[in-house]
Amino acid sequence: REVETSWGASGSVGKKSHKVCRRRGRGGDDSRRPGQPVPRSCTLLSPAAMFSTRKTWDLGHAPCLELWKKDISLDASSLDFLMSDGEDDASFLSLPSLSHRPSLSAELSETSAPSQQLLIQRVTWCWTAANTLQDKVCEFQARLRSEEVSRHLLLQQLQQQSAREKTSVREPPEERPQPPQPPPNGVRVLPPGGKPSDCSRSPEEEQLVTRLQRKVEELEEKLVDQTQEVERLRSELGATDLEKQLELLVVENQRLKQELNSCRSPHCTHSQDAESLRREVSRWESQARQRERRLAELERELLEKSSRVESLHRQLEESTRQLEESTRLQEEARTRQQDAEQELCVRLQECEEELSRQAASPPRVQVVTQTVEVESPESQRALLELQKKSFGLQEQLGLQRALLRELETQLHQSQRTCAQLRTQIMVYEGEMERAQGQLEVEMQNLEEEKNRVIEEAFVRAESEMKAVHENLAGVRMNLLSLHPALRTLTSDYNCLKRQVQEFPFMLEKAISEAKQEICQVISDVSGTNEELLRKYKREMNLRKKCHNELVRLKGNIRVFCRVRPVSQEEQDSADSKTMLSFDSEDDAVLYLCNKGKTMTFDLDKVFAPHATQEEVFQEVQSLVTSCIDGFNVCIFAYGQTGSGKTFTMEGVLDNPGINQRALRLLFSEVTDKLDWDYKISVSMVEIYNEMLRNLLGENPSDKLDIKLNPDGSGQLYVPGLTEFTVQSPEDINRVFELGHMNRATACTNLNEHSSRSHALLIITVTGFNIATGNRTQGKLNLVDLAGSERIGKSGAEGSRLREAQCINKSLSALGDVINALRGKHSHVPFRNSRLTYLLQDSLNGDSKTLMMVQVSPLPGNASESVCSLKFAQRVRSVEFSASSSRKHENSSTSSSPTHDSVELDSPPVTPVPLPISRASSAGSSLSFSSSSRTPSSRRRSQSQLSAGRLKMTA
Ligand SMILES: Nc1ncnc2c1ncn2[C@@H]1O[C@H](COP(=O)(O)OP(=O)(O)OP(=O)(O)O)[C@@H](O)[C@H]1O
Repeated sequence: REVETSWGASGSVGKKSHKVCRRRGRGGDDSRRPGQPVPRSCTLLSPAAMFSTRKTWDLGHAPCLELWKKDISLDASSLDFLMSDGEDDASFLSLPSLSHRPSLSAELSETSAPSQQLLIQRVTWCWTAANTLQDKVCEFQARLRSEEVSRHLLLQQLQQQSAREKTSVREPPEERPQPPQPPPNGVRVLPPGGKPSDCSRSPEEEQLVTRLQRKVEELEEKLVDQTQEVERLRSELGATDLEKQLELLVVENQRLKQELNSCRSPHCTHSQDAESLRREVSRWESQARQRERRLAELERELLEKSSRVESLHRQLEESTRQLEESTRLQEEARTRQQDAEQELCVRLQECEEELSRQAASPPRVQVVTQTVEVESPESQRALLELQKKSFGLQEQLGLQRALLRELETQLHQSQRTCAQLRTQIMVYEGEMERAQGQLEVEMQNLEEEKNRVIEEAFVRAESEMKAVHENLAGVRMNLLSLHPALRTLTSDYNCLKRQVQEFPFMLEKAISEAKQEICQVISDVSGTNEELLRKYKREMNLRKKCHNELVRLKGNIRVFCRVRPVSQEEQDSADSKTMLSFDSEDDAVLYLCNKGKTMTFDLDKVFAPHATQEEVFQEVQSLVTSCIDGFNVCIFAYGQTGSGKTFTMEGVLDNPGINQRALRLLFSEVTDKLDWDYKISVSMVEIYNEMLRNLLGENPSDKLDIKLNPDGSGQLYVPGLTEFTVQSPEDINRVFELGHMNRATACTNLNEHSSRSHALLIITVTGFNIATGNRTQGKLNLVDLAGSERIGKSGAEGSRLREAQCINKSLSALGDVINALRGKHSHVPFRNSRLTYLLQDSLNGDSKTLMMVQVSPLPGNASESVCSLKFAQRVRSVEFSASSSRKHENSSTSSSPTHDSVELDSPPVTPVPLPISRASSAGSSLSFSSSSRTPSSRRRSQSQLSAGRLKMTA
């Protein structure tokens, strides 16, 4: 009830009331003694009472709600007040109950911007938190009260028991005085004098009483301890939770304030609307002020005009007064004049009468005069006097007449002036009337205008007010319609909040599941990958093995022969009949008919004249691609001048040869391999008269040198040699264009020069396997050798002879190297020429070599063709000498011409057969047997291959 009273009294602070109750309760605990009547305070409220109090809180007391409404519906500053730090507890704990929240929200929504809905949500949340807090506090208090009540009952029982015991140990109660009733607080009250009243008790009684008192004291101490313990527990539990809740609420309060500030910020749309409305109102106010000023001016003008009219009136009155004065003066003058006239008239009359009298008496006068004249001088004097008098009177009359005329003139003037003044007055009056009329009209106009303006302003203000009201109504409608949405949103928010709260666990669960799945998949994939990688490696090794085996079966050095077609000019000449024929069943046999003698040459492949560049390349491309696998490959075209070496290697513009095709093939091959990272670099070198020229360099006439790599790898390198990295097919075209151009600028006659120099295209393929980390490096040397015609036949001299000697030297050095390699000599004379020195790493060890022998089909070139073919066959025979015999048996050239024998057939200047002869003399291995390869030779080659694989690195 006290709580309710406090609600009713202040309408605020449920918590305050609660605090008061608690404080009182505590005070009661402190001051109360056991046995004292329970004071009527909150401390004694039973749990049921506390719950009923809480119920009152939950329902929300009307004053509190009103206060809330009042506070909320004012403005943002009210919200500030609500959320200010000073009254946090009270503000939050006095929030309305949940049952009032919708109306609160609605009001708040009406009075505040829709953007403050979030604020409402926050407030609602705070309210919920406050309710929870209240619940906890109430529960705790109820518990506390119940404990206190039970304790109090216990004390009462103890006191009653003690009293009963005391009563029982005394003498008959009726004989003894009534013992003092124990005070309600359980403390014994001493009788006056400070001595115990039961001094006559027996020692047993005294002991019993003392014991009981001690017991009571012990119980009191226990009670105090328990009370303290309860206080401590309450402060620890309740207060701590309360503080935590309060901290949370303070934080929430801060956040709400920030949101409110953000709502108040100039970026808020409602603030902008309000600002625009304020501007509109101020504009109208300024207009109204202007109108008022205008009205004041008009009134001032009216006053001025009125004052002017008044002054005119005054002037008129003055004029009237003057006129009256002048009239009066005139009247007076007239009167005076009339008087003077009358007097004059009288005098005149008198004079006339006198005169007439005198005239009437002329005879007498005459008589008198005569008499005077005649009669006496007195009469004459009298006459003279009379005459003087008459003159005087006449003068006076003349004066009077002049005065009269003057007065008449004045009178006329006065009358004129008066008439003028009257006229002027009339004019003034007319003017005044006109001015007054104008003034009235103007005043009327102004009044009308004022009324009109006021009316207009009023109408406009009304319409604007109406519009504002409509807007307001619309906003209210919106707010009303938004209210359910707000509720939905709130519920959504709560739902989402719950989801968000649950989200981390769900997420964690999902992540762990996903992790497990991913781990599973990764392990599966890695297993599959490993399996695939293993298979891939196995397949790659198998492919390489097969490829190698294929190449090995074909021979590490292979010899192809290409017969060029007869040109148009040669067809026209008499000597156009071909001396070469082919075996339709064996494309590795070539027949040469010379001087009636047919020679058979066994080679690895013979290309007839009609063979296309594409077909030729088909046969060599396996060699080219083995370069990608890290093998060194050398393809060189050998033959006499004009036999088609350049055509085969370089080709023509629209029909490229091996060089371009090989480079393009390598490029496309390495581009297709996804798990490998390849780099293709290209160099072009020309060897002319044992001099090395850099065909891709800036200055191709510079001479290069071949040196041993200083890194100790034993590799050779050419310092200053330009290397182009090919990254696109366009780069390939550019490389060939540049090489061709440099070769053309280095000599005056390209064709002439080209037949006298060796052209080398050096392609280096470096690979890195991303998956396995393996690295490979292969080199492809594509060599267009100089022509091998005999000097004697060509009749070379001087520089030509030197060129021919250089060519012979290099070609014979090439033969020597091949011979030594196949004979497994301890020393291979690579350094005997620049050509072999440069090709060292491509002719060595496990390298693969293809010799393309170019021959002319014309009988005129028979001896050069025979020489070339014999050289080719011996080279091939060297390779297969250990295991092949078939070809040897079939060959009609089993005792095929050596260099010497060729020399027998042809002039002794044939350049090449030297190595062959040395090869022949090298030992038994150099037989010309060409049997098919035996398994043993294949095994040997295989082991040789595995042992000699150079570039593969783990
Ligand atoms: N297979 C072929 N098909 C068509 N024409 C060819 C063929 N082989 C060679 N020729 C033509 O024969 C001529 C001589 O060829 P090429 O210049 O290639 O000979 P070469 O051996 O390189 O001469 P040199 O040693 O002087 O450089 C060229 O005009 C070339 O076009």
